Amino acid sequence: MTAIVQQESPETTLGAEAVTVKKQQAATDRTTNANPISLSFQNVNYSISTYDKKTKETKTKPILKNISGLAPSGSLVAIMGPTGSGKTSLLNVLAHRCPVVKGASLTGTLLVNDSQVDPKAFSHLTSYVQQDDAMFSALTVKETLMTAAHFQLPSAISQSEKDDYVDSIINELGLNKCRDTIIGDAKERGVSGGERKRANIGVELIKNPSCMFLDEPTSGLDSFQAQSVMGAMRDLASHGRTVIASIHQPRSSIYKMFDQLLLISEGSCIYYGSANDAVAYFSDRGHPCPTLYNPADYFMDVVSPDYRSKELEVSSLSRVKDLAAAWVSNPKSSSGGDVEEGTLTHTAPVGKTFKIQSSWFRQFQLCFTRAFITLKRSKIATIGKVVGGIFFGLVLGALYSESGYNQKSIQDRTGLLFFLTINQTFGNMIGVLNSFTNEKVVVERERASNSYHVSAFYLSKFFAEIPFNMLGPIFTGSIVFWMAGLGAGSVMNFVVFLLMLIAIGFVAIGLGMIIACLAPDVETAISLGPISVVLMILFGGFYINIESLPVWLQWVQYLSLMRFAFEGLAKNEFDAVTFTCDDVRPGQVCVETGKEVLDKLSFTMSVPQVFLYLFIFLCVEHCLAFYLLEKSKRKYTQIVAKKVD
Ligand SMILES: Nc1ncnc2c1ncn2[C@@H]1O[C@H](COP(=O)(O)OP(=O)(O)OP(=O)(O)O)[C@@H](O)[C@H]1O
Repeated sequence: MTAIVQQESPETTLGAEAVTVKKQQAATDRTTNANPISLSFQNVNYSISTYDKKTKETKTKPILKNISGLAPSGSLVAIMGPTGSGKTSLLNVLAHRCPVVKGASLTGTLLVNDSQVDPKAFSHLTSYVQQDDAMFSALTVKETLMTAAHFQLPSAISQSEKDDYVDSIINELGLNKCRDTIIGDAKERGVSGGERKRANIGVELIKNPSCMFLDEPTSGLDSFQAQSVMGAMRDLASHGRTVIASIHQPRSSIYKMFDQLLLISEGSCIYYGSANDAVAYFSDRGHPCPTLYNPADYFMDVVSPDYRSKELEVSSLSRVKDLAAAWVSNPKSSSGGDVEEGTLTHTAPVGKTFKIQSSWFRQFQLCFTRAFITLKRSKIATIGKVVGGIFFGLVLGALYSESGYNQKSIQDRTGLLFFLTINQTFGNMIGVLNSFTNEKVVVERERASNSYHVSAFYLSKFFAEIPFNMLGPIFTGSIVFWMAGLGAGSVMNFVVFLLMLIAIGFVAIGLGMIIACLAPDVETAISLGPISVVLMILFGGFYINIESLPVWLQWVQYLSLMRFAFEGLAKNEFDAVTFTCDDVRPGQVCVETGKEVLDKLSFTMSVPQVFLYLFIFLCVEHCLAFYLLEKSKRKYTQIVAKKVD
């Protein structure tokens, strides 16, 4: 292989200031590439183990079989193949992002500029545009790209330079028309599918990567949009970047943009080399591309297994097998197709250093602003909190307005207080389960490109949510307290009552965060949430007295938010009130004071003790949720690599 050309470190030839300026310019200069990247991969084999329920046997399923090739800097490499052929798997391997799967095996050689690299350093110089366009839905296209620019570009670059840089990407990707339109989601309409895809590519372009991986960048785009997106990728490659994209069926004008074509089927390489020479290669093997036919369409027809009938399946699979065998016996197959080694522009190996561009406080500020804008623009959710709060306040207030202070009112008051704890918990938790489970996908992507520390994201989210989550308890609490005549009408009791409702809401959010971190998707999170709340309700001290709990289940009460929230509200309500005995039935004992009610409920804690407990509960929960989020960072398998001499 070509020797690595060690370049003189720029720091040794330039002053520190000049180096900084040079680095800043390089960060936004898309016409040159300071870190050319050439990828070579040899004999890549990837398999997973599957369990056959019928035979009860574990089998090895090969996904990639002995794939080799070279992707020199400055080239646009297309990975083509039928659905399920292994394109995404190969792209993941090349991008050092092959997820850890139990029982999977990944072997071969993967070298970057002739060296093995630290995956983190590699991720710093590369971008990966995934098929799913995960972005914050409430932000506009410009805001989305600006936020990425703040995260990814050196902080020394001024706001106006970042602005100009983002504008240039918006222009290049044809996003001018929708620059101020929100990304949107299923609930709120935003940009079109094609614009969304291009915005996603724009986010990954921000860091001006030396190497870009794209998984199906043209899926969902019309042929004009597909052409413009791939045109942008072609330009990127022409300026010294390595661009590797998996693509289904490119139109002929897009096919002409490719430098290299890697065709795979059933996990085997069918062809790798110059896209121009592929037609001749297939023709030599008895598959001449008809005149005026798009070669990409023709190749896909030839290499796609056909499952329409048993006969077609057998013949198509045998054709694929023959073509795969023909490629293996081709001398170019082990040397990376017909890519000339001389065309590799080797430079020094990719460095081992990488760092997040902005300070922790800047990351916090950016995440906070984004979270706050998202919440502020979620008008339906905010209106829902206010209207829902007023509605529940009025309904409950009206229902309990005539309770008074007789014996029956004891049941009314305990019922109302317990209902309020349930209402606060559900309302706040469900909101988090919805929003946070979706946001996790974006966070995953942003963490993969080292945008920020997860602590900056987590804390900013928590603080941004505070004012919005106070709306519900303030409206419900203020109405129901006075209408139902709670707390003997004392202002002090009213303040404690409101604070307690707000505290319950925050603890419920923490619980929601834990479930959102554990659940793989929104549906699972939404079904797990109520189960945990129902369990907490059972141990809340209302349906069963806490002293009646079986000894071996006593400990569960300490995990129940309801149990302490209910005790706090009850203490605030009953501590200083007295009850009349006029509705006592013959033989019934009159409960004259609120203290007796508290005794019957086995509640002994004071209000400050309850607040302290809720505070501890809150801290423990958020620490746990943070830990789970931190640990949820996707782990990638690294190829078992040996340098080939
Ligand atoms: N973790 C996994 N567990 C089970 N099967 C897997 C796993 N990863 C990949 N596969 C299987 O490997 C094959 C190749 O998958 P891959 O996603 O790489 O194909 P693809 O060519 O990108 O498909 P598409 O064009 O539909 O996106 C598929 O049959 C897929 O089901």
